[in-house]
Amino acid sequence: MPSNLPEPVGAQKNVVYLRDSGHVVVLGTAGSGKTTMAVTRAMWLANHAPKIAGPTLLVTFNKALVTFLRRNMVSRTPNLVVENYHTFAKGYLASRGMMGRRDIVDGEKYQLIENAIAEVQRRYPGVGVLKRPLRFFEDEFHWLAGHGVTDEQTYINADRIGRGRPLMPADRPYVYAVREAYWRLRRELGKRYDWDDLALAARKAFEEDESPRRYRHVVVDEGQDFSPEMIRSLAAAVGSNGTVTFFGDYAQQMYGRRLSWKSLGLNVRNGAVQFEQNYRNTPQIARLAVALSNMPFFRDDVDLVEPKIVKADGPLPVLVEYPDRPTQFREAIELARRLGRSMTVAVLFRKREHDADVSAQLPFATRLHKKLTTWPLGPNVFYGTYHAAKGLEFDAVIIPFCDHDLLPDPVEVEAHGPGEAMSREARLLYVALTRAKVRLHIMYSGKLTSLLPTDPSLFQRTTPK
Ligand SMILES: Nc1ncnc2c1ncn2[C@@H]1O[C@H](COP(=O)(O)OP(=O)(O)OP(=O)(O)O)[C@@H](O)[C@H]1O
Repeated sequence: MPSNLPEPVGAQKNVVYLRDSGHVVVLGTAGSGKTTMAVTRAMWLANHAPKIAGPTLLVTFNKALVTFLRRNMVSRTPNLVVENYHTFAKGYLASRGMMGRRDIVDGEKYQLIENAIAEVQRRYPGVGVLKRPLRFFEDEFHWLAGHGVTDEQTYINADRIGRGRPLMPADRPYVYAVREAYWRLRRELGKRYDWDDLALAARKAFEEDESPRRYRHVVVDEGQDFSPEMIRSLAAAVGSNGTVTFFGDYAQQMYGRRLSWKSLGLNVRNGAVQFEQNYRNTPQIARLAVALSNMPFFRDDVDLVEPKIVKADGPLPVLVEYPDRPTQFREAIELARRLGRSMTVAVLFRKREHDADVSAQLPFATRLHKKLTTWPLGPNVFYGTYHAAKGLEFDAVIIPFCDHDLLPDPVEVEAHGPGEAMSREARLLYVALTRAKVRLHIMYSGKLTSLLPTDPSLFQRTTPK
C-alpha cells in the first residue's frame, strides 16, 4: 500500500461509503485494494460518516501490517484504533477481569504438548495416531480452538473442514485425550490460555456481556486468516446499530476452508462484494500468480476471484538456478543491496532461520516481524518470512530457496501428508510472490519446487553470471 490513500472507484466506492448498519463481506484478489479500502472505510466510519460515525476498530492479523498502517495512514485519526486480533482479544478480556499479565502460555506450550502426548502414549501404548509429530497436534488444537470445539463428542462428529485427509473418527478420542492432558498441564503451570484460546474466550465473554460496546464499527482486513471464533467474537464486539466490514482473499488463506457467513456470525444480506481489479502487480506477475492458483493442489471450492489487471507491463519474473544454497543466499543479498538503493525490496523466506544471516549482511535492512514498531520511508531493503509479508507490497521481491526439497517445507509434509502440505504451502508462496509490484526474482538450486507452475512463458530463465 502507498502512504497516500487512492480514491475508491467502482465496487470499492460502494463498500467504503456504505451507510447501512450490519455486515458486509468483500472478497478480492491479491492487490485489489482490500487493505487500502479497509483503511479508507475505517477512517470514514470513525470520523466522517454522517450520522453513523463512531469509535472504529480496524483489526488485522499481521503485526507488521499494523505498524505500517499506524505509521503511514492512520496516525492522526481520533476515534480509530488499529490493532492485531490478539491485542484486541487480550485487551477486551483484561477489561472484563478475565486476563492477568501472565495468563497466556507462550514458548512453554510445545513442551507441554510433548508431555501430554507422552502421558497419553503411556496410557494407550501402540496407538498409531499418538506417534504423529508435535506439529500435527499443535495444528489440530489450533483448529479445535478456532472452531470453538470444547468437547470430545463434537470433535468426533465434526466435519473437519480444512484438512485434505480428515482424521478417522476412531483416532480422534486419543487426540482429544492429549488436548485434555495439555490443558491440565497448562493449568498446573498457572496459565489460563494459549494464543489460540483467546478468540473462544472473547466470544463467550461477549455473549454474556450486556454492557455498552466500546466500538460501533469493526473493519477486518486479511479476514481469510481469522478463525471462525475470531470472526464471531468481532461480530459480537459491535452493537446492533454498528457495522462489520470484512475484507478477505481465500486464495491467500493459510489453511482451512471457510464456513457459511452465517455460521461465522455475519449476516450478509446480498452476498459478498467482489473486488476484481488487481492494482498492484504487473500483468507478468499477476499471470504467474493466477497460474499458481490454477495448479491442481491449490484446491479450493470457494470464491476465488479472477483478477483483471490494470497495471502497465513490466519484466517477466526472473527464475535463476544457482549451483548451491550459499550462492543463492549471497546473490539474493547482493541483488537486494543493489535494488534497495532505488526502490523498496523484500527478500522473503519460508522459514525464520535466515534472519540472523541477513541481518549480519545487511545491517540497515528492516526485518518484518511481530514487534516491528517503526516503518522506514523511501527506498529500503526489508526481509522476513512469507507470513510476515502478508498484506504488504514492495517494488521488488526476491524469493530464494525455492528448492524442491525445501518447498513444501518437509516439517509440514511430515505433519499433514504431501497433499495437504502442498495445498497450504502453495498459498503461502502465492502470498509471497503477489507482494511484488514490478520485479520478482525466484531462486533455487538443484530441482525447482513443484509448487511453481512449469509453463516456460511465465518466466525469464537466466543463468548466474
Ligand atoms: N482505486 C485505486 N486506484 C489506484 N490504486 C489503487 C486503488 N485501489 C487500490 N490501489 C492500489 O493497489 C495496491 C494494492 O492495494 P492493497 O494492498 O490494498 O491490496 P489488497 O487487496 O489488500 O492486497 P493483498 O490482499 O494482496 O495484500 C496498492 O498500491 C493500492 O494503492
